[in-house]
Amino acid sequence: MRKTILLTGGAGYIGSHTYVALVQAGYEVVILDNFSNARADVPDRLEVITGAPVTVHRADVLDKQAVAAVFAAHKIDAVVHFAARKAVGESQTIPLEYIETNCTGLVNLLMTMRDAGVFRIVFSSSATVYAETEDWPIPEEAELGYASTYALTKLMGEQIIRQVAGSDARWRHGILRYFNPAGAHESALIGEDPRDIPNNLMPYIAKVAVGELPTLNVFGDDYPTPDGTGVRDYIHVMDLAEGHVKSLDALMAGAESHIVNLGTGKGYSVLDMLASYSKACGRDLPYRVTERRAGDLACYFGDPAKAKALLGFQARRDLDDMCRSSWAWISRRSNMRGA
Ligand SMILES: NC(=O)c1ccc[n+]([C@@H]2O[C@H](COP(=O)([O-])OP(=O)(O)OC[C@H]3O[C@@H](n4cnc5c(N)ncnc54)[C@H](O)[C@@H]3O)[C@@H](O)[C@H]2O)c1
Ligand SMILES: O=c1ccn([C@@H]2O[C@H](COP(=O)(O)OP(=O)(O)O[C@H]3O[C@H](CO)[C@H](O)[C@H](O)[C@H]3O)[C@@H](O)[C@H]2O)c(=O)[nH]1
Repeated sequence: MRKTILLTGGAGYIGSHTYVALVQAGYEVVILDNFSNARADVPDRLEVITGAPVTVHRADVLDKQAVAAVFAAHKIDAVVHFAARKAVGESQTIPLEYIETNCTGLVNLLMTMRDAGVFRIVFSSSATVYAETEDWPIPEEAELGYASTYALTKLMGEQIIRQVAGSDARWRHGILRYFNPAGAHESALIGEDPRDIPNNLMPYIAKVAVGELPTLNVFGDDYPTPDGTGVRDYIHVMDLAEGHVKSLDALMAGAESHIVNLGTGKGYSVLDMLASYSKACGRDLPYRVTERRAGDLACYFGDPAKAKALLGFQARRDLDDMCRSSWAWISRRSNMRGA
């Protein structure tokens, strides 16, 4: 019997890629998304990629009745929970909205799961839950902390799930702490598609590559890193998606709850990314070095050993794969808009 997975936020960037990986792994998948940060045509594109109809419920995780109706309509076996607000800067200006969506939304979901007798959840956490450190690679046991309301909501999400799990032995959770997701599906039909000027490096470079932004601002070249620019653990979004499948497979097979990093364990600098993207798009992309961005760390990358040992997960794709797939996606998207 195929297992049915509820994928909240399944029309978003990581959720849509995880949809593809779950379907390919043989799961039946039901998407719940309010499309607050997703394009309306994503389900059609998922249908083209997977060659099968997509089941979508346009609903808000804050609407308990609507969430319960989805559980009533399908026999859900487990949940992969992506639906959240994710902009760090915005979380500082509208903290209550972030706490509401990310924490109250999670509580609604857990209550509905409990009432429906569903006790397996894979949760999108983030490397942002680690306290600032200069001790890399960062293992899961590292000290935790938060520097933004967004990070607080992810830390609270982890704690809520663990606390609830402690009350009833039937609960099993996979808490996945992502490092920096990048790239797109090889079909170039889905990918990251920010509506505003992006804060993150890869979507910003992508917009420079298609000519929507004039030049990349490199935030500082005097960090204590090999080329002076910031170093991060970029992970291909399809590797990340496959990490969710591994976590879910483990929970469905009766494994214990786990908290793991999903990263590559390798660091790439801003200039590495720029060089790789320039190669992918076939021209040297313009950049200028500006002031450091407030709050940025020089270097940040995770220890992937626990995900490998517990789940057999290892990222397979490298920075060139991330840049090539991002370019294929963004150039196609931009041509379609121009058409
Ligand atoms: N992208 C990153 O760098 C990153 C890093 C670490 C963790 N995460 C986490 O991964 C998850 C997915 O991130 P993403 O990059 O795909 O973001 P995204 O914004 O592309 O996807 C989130 C999806 O959730 C939906 N959504 C938002 N609020 C909702 C609500 N109240 N009810 C129903 N649906 C709602 C949005 O429409 C969107 O489709 C989030 O939980 C995010 O915090 C992201
Ligand atoms: O226009 C830009 C954007 C970024 N950078 C640099 O590129 C690197 C990566 O920056 P991102 O904003 O893409 O990623 P961060 O690692 O800084 O932040 C991300 O990862 C964090 C945890 O690692 C949090 O989860 C946060 O929400 C998420 O955006 C940093 O050195 C940054 O200074 C630039 O030089 N120019």
